[in-house]
Amino acid sequence: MAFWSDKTWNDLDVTTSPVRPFKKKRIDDSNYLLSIGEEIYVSSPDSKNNVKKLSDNESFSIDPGQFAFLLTEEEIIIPFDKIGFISIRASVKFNGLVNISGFHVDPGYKGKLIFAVFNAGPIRIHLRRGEDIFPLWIADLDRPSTRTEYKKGHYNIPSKLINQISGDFTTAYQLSEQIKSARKDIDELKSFNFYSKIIIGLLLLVLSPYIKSTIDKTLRTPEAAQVQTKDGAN
Ligand SMILES: O=c1ccn([C@H]2C[C@H](O)[C@@H](COP(=O)(O)OP(=O)(O)OP(=O)(O)O)O2)c(=O)[nH]1
Repeated sequence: MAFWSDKTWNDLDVTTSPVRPFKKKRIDDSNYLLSIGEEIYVSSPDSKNNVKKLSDNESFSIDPGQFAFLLTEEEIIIPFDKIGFISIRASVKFNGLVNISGFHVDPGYKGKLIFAVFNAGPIRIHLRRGEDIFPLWIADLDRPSTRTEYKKGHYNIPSKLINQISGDFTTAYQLSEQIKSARKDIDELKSFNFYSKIIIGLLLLVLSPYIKSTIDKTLRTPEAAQVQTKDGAN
């Protein structure tokens, strides 16, 4: 098995290339850099689980703990005697974006690719349509695959894929955000409790002479005196 060199990639033309559309400037050493296409899905507990259509160069972001499906711009047509290998550029991976879907493209595959990715890093990752972040390597097989028909690939992100993973989920990041917010509520309650004790204490201090005189007056009323006399007679 030999991997295609940049010379082999460069000798291809738009009609023989396994990548369509084919732009030679996307050849990067011995791989071809595929780009983010027009459909994406980014998970979110409050999202409507809809695939988002991107216009040219439109940007989007994936927060820490978010999961996403990204469809490539390019259609891939792998000959029966070749196999493809796919990944994400290291510079993007260093920010924490990991590819959690497969890493090969079958001989005879025809269609776009869907990357399932996860932001495992601590920062929001900004991406845009047309960004070339998916390297594709092609290798020759020692013999052609036994397959005789092309394998129908993806041309969009199927709603079935999204329905399978949708629902009320909580990532570690969202959990940490919820803990932060609960902590803030507790701190607010604690300071409310502290200040209400001080206010009640001050009120008692200010009102205590008045309360004392009211009690004294009540005890000195004729009814109170009568009660006291009766008590004395008994
Ligand atoms: O991240 C990936 C990995 C693969 N593929 C495409 C190319 C590959 O040829 C096809 C099928 O992949 P794989 O054989 O790994 O998946 P499977 O679950 O075994 O599907 P199938 O039963 O269609 O072979 O899906 C993607 O779009 N994204």
